[in-house]
Amino acid sequence: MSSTTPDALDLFAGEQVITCRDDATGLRAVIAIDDTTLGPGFGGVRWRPYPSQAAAVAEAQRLAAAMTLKHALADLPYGGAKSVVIADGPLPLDGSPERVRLMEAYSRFIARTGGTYIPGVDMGTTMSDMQTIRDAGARAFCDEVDPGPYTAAGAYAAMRAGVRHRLGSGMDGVRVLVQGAGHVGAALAALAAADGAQVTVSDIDPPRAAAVAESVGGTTVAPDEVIAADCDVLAPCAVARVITSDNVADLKASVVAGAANDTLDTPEVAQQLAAAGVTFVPDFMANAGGVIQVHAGQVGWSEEELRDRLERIGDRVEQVLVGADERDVTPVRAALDLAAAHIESHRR
Ligand SMILES: NC(=O)c1ccc[n+]([C@@H]2O[C@H](COP(=O)([O-])OP(=O)(O)OC[C@H]3O[C@@H](n4cnc5c(N)ncnc54)[C@H](O)[C@@H]3O)[C@@H](O)[C@H]2O)c1
Repeated sequence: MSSTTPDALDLFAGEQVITCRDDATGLRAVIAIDDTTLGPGFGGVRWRPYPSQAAAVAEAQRLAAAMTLKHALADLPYGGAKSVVIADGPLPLDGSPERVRLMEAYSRFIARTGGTYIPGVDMGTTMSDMQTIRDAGARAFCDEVDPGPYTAAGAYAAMRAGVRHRLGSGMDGVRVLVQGAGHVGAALAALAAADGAQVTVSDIDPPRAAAVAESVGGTTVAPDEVIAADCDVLAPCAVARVITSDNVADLKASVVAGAANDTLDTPEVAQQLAAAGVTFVPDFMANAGGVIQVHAGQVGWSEEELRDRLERIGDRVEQVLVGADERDVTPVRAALDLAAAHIESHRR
């Protein structure tokens, strides 16, 4: 498993890094395969601009390493991988001929990995992109079902476990602030509200925040007031690295549990949160619902079995939080150790 940060590029942090260049379509992409001990590397395709090639490689590696952890802790037979497509301007519209040709070209590169890399959706890519990749010959996941609601269901199981552990209560009356009212955040807000939580929503798109807040009988808060807002639970469901050494002291929440990847700016923030008495539910545990749903589709689990597996995210979170307390380490450390032990036990 790698521990790459964007500031320190290490091309050998994981098993493999593949760069892809196609001059006919302008495709520039990076596939990072972090660890295939548990199975083929599965991870989404992120499509966005990058300040440099190094930044694109580092992000692919970092996200791939998180997928290794996510699959290990969710007991799924996949390794960790991720890829990025470097955008050099606004993305072509979904379904446009330009976009289809680019994804077809990308499919040919993915096929060359011989099934070691299986793509799915991530920021910037869609189910129809995965259909294009699949139809052009490579294996692809997330081509038929939006994983968002399943990610939300898993994140909610994780949140409930965090609240039970830290506050000793259920969700009734608990003040939950959801940052990001998108696919996952909106569904998570609805689940919490249905259990009696008082929900506040924030989004850089104010009408979207207002619509979700209204639908759950909640309120809104401005994006720049999220960290210091009065709440019991902060659920980051938007961008990465929202909790930093500089703002950790401003947090009012006693539990941080959400779906956004890479919530903590640096590893040190996990210790700072613990020192401040804030229970941090590792994001790579909380946001595994989407990959669990993908696997359910592959192996044909019933809806009941799928729901049961999503609920088990909460059991695993509880196990990690108790273990962290017993060993006097952070939940992130406890989760990393559990994942490493799981992967080691599967090493051939
Ligand atoms: N969709 C999934 O199944 C899934 C799975 C695992 C992890 N995640 C992670 O969860 C997060 C949310 O995913 P999603 O699918 O809901 O994305 P989305 O694009 O549907 O929604 C994200 C929302 O966040 C808002 N936003 C962006 N920047 C913001 C900011 N600074 N403050 C407040 N709001 C902001 C956007 O306007 C948008 O409404 C992402 O970090 C994603 O990587 C998603």
